[in-house]
Amino acid sequence: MVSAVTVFFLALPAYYIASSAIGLWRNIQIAKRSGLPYRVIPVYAFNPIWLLTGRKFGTWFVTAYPNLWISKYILLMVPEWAWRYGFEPFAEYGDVFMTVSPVNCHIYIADREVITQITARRDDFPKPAWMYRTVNMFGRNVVTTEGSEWKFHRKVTSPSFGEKNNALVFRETIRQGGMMLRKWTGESGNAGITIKDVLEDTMRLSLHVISGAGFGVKLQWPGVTEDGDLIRPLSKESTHRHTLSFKDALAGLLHNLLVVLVFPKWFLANAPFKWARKAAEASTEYQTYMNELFVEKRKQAMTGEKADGMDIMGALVKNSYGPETLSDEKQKQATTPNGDVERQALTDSEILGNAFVFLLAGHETSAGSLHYVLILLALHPDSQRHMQKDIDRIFGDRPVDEWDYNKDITAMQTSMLGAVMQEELRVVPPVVNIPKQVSDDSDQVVMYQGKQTVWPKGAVISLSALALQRNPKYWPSTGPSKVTGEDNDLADFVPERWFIKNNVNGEEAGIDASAAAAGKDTGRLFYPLKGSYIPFSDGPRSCLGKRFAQVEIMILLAMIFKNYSVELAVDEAADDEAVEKMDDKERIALYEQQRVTARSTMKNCSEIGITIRIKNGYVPIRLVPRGKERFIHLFEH
Ligand code: HEM
Repeated sequence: MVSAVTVFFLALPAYYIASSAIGLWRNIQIAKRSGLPYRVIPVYAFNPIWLLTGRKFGTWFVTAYPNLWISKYILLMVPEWAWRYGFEPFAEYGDVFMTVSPVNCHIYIADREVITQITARRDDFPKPAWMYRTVNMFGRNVVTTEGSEWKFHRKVTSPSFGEKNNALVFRETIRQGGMMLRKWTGESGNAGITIKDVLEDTMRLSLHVISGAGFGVKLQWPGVTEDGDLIRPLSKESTHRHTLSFKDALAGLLHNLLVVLVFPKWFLANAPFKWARKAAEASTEYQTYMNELFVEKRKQAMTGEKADGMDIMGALVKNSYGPETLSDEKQKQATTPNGDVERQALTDSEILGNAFVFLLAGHETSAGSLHYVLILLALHPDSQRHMQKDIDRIFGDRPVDEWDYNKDITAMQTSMLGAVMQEELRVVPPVVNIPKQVSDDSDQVVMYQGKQTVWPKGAVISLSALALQRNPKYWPSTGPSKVTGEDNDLADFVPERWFIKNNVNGEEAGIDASAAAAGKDTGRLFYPLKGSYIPFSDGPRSCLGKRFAQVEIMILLAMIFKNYSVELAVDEAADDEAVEKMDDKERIALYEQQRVTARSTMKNCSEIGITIRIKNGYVPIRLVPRGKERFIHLFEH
């Protein structure tokens, strides 16, 4: 006789297949009603079981058999498709299209007018709350809330990001950049050191900048200064004996965010696995540090003492502990019957929640951009040279300590420094797909190509930043691609594009060659049409740290390229002695081969999490004193 257990295990897949088929049929009907082009896929790209079991196979299959009919379907099931294929699927299906799976309808957008509607209608197209669960772990905050609750968080947190505080970001980046350069170029400053863990260092740098400029916690670099990674409490009153530095506690926590969210801390702390115990330690240490900082800031708020810097946490604490203290209970009472929250102050957990998201949002995005931009510049020697000429023009012989935010920033952002930064964010926007959803309350009408389309309630939306920023309707090309031979170069890193006179309205295009070849301040760079350039999103929920990040990236580029060039490291193909003996032709061939490898690593090893980053490989680089380059001078035109 067939046992009940056997029946159960036979019925389970049957039930799964039947419910998937019904779900798919229902979603196809919804897609038909919407009026949008759609593609049916058998499995949702973010289905957790698929992510664990099929993602790698899917990626391999579409790479190995790109022309098979089935690859078209599998392609849209690979979460990295947006990065690997850029604008291609949009060229085929349209600037807005839907994927329909058994689980849901997911709308991808690379149309600027539609994007402008979505970002402006905040209540109709909120953020999908389920995606942000991990980010809420220390308290509700400006990134994860919606409606009037978000408005209040935004109002309280925005003042720290005023123009006057950008000067602090400028100074702290110079301090931290100096320490990173010392690590990268050695004590003598002669460089010649191969840097494999570029991302680890740019992560440290951007974390130190947000800690220092944003929270007044000034951190040092281990191996560079005597008290690097010092382990000490952040409050004079704390007697806690820390086992990790602030940076290691935060980095350890961020690395294990999901684990810490899913398992209780006592369980992790007593687990037989070292990684689990480390995750618990990092989480406890981070929380202790933040509580210490909180105590210090509360003391300052109550005594009216003024802290240095942007003091993000200080501003939040002051709002709650300045004139009058409100407990969590009183805050809740401030909620109106219809759910709107009439707020006067943030609760303690919200202060800690906001502090956490600023540390999180403020470092991973900038670190990734710095990482990619260095590789892209190593791949594009001409652009590197153009940028160095502009750096010389702006800063002359002035030492770094004399660089000045108010005096230098405008020239920086209208020069190749600004163009390089903008172009990197165009070709590799850290948030490749900005997540939104159609409100759960009702379907929404959206105008697309002059027609009304009906977007089903609850549907997931991706503002496809990467594809949008390569859409030939909005972006000028400087000519055929020098990398792939395609008709346009919109998938390539070409900072000189930002000196093209505005041509997107059909006017004649033309590069301001003299400006692109450096030496001239153009007053402003190419000005993208509204909704066509969204690395920092757009509308009322756009990035609060946009200026912070821009200042950080530009100043760091200026510091590095003032005295150094960046080259791909070739150690794995030839050691220094072998390179020394090579003639120009051999060097060109070797570097060309490294360029191919670097491009392939970027394409195939980048993974999309909260942000995009090279995860399953690395591209080693070297800083070389200007004038002592081994390769890139051979590629100059
Ligand atoms: C290159 C660097 C950066 C990029 C590309 C970037 C990009 C973005 C994007 C696309 C969003 C919208 C996300 C969404 O709607 O889901 C966002 C939001 C946000 N970013 Fe950034 N960001 C960067 C740096 C920073 C920095 C340095 C900070 C703070 C120091 C920061 C703080 C925030 C905050 C608080 C929000 C939420 C705003 C709100 O919902 O009202 N970001 N960022």
